[in-house]
Amino acid sequence: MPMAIVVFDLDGTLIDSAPDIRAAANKMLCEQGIAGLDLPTIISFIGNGLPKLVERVMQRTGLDMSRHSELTAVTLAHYNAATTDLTRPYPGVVQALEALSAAGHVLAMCTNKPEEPARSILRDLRIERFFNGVVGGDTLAVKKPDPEPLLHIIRHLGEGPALYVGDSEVDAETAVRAGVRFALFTEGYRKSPVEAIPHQHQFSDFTTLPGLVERALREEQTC
Ligand SMILES: O=C(O)COP(=O)(O)O
Ligand SMILES: [Mg+2]
Repeated sequence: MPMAIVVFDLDGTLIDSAPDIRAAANKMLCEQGIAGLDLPTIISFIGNGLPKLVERVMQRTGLDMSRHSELTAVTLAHYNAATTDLTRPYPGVVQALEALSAAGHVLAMCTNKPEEPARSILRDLRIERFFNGVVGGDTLAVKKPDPEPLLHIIRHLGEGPALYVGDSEVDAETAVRAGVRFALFTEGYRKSPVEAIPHQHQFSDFTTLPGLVERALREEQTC
């Protein structure tokens, strides 16, 4: 069986990070004298990176958009100060990463979260050792759904069939535009029904991911 390059999204895929993202956004709002937003609203704003999330929060709460850069920096500072107070890996994630690594697959990350908090979360949750590369939303000049961050990390890791594992419409579009096969984790922060999101594979339980990767590799060989 050949080895695969398995690239993971972060928010809503490996980790349930929305509660800490919400806490950071709500601290910023509180400082502006504005009531905080609820978790479903914040989840609906996740996917296109932190600057976009702050833009959506500001639009929803009527803040002056000329302050976007300032309030993005404020929110990021709050977030960097507490990235894993409430954030945990989804059940089975650590075991799946262990099994995939042990099988010889090369693992990496392509997230729209800024690179610094993405790396500190991997360290705090003690899963950094599994990742051979991390591309964040601010690593390159472009972010997902532009295909370049995903193609960049795959090029960096060398040859081999590649699979992108993510939870969102943005991830699916990125994979389509990059020409990379996509496995959709259905329990993250997607906004549309599973059928409306282009994917080659889907799963709801991380304990099934190592088997899914083996099947995906076999399919790739026969096509
Ligand atoms: O930061 C975001 O908006 C989304 O992050 P993700 O790409 O890891 O899902
Ligand atoms: Mg995601």
